[in-house]
Amino acid sequence: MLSETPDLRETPELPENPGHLETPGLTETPALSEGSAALVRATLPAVGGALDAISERFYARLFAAHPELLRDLFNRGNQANGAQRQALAGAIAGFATALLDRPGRRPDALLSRIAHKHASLGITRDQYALVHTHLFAAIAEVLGEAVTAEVAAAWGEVYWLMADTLIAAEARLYQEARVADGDVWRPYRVTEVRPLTGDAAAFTVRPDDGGPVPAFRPGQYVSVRVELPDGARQIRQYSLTGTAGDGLGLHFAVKRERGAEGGPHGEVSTHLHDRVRPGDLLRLSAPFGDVTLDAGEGPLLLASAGIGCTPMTGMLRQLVATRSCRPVTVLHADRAPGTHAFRDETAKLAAELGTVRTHFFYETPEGDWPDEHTGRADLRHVELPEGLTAYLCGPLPFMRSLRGQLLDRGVPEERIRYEVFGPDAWQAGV
Ligand SMILES: NC(=O)C1=CN([C@@H]2O[C@H](COP(=O)(O)OP(=O)(O)OC[C@H]3O[C@@H](n4cnc5c(N)ncnc54)[C@H](O)[C@@H]3O)[C@@H](O)[C@H]2O)C=CC1
Repeated sequence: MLSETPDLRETPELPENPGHLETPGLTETPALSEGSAALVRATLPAVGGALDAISERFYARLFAAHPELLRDLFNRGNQANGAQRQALAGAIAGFATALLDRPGRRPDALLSRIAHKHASLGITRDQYALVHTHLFAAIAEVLGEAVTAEVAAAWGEVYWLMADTLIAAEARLYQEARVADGDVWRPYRVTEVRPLTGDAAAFTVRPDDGGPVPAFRPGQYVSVRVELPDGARQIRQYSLTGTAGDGLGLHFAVKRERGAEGGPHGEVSTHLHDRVRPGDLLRLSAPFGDVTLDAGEGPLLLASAGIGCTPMTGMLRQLVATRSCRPVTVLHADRAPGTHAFRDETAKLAAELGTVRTHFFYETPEGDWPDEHTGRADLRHVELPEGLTAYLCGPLPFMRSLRGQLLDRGVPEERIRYEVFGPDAWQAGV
């Protein structure tokens, strides 16, 4: 639902990504009626200031009425640590502000990312009405009498502008994936689990329903649904890294999510690593995701850090498979060579492509490693050809740092594209 994946590009810090304009379904320009715009503008500070409390009450109400949603749809870890709450607040504030400040201009990037994530979760249109009921009850509960019928109606208009646009976009995505609305799940059998590093493993899975392997664009992800020991069915997204050599399977890679500062480990990544073995069944969604390799011929920068290398691996494989002549710069930053997943594959694919320069940065390198590639990613010694399109994926501070360096070097912001894993903290300003 619309809380699941807010976007960060509507912040001044991270502008829109024009690559998302192609998303199907985003063809209508939502516009707020004049009366509602005035009311939303007047109440934005009050609503904005209370968004965290509203989000908290919203989820409490929603999960009290529908505990199965917390068990089987939402990420329980992100509910527990508050990340989802902050993300929802950021999404609502971002959308309302965009409608007021830039009427007539759709916040496409925000909506596109959410629509793809929703589609990968199998969200259906009836769930928007459910969210509306509990969200508006939460707003009334937190803000009390300040929420007159007119104010509620004006914010209702904001909500339905966003929801209707998302519903239309998601319907188109389901159509493209050739599935009925929300019916995205298929059973897959695990055929191989291959350790990549101490913390990361590559999974190969095959459809178990007799159907073909789905087509996907490099950079796209699938949702993976697992049943945990307590019976909960939890879902996470993982980038596809390729199709199995025999064409009968898909590859994705998973890093163990270690709890920050002694916090709980990621439930799904831990389960996948510790319990899932060849022969086991998983449920996978159809592939979705809007940060995909463009079809152009221009130079590329594929820049990743940590487990952010997964979509880049899929892109590199595609470039090799299509015998691309595009000049490609591969940049990867990691803690050490031993924590760098797909290190050897990346070097091999780069050599096969022949038009690739690689820059691996390690905070703790081994042996005789050049100083300029020691530490965090730094573009000072990286050549950036004219007309470059940059793809970024890694921890948020890494992407912020790279984006800043690229802008300083004159790369236009519309040529900088990036993938965010998990609830997006940038939008919420954290
Ligand atoms: N696109 C996304 O949203 C992604 C998010 N993540 C999230 O980030 C977290 C850590 O991911 P890991 O793979 O364990 O990465 P990590 O913590 O091992 O870091 C990998 C590399 O990122 C770079 N980096 C980290 N912090 C930086 C900073 N402040 N400035 C510049 N560079 C920095 C460093 O070179 C570091 O070696 C996880 O919670 C993961 O879910 C990871 C990959 C992609």
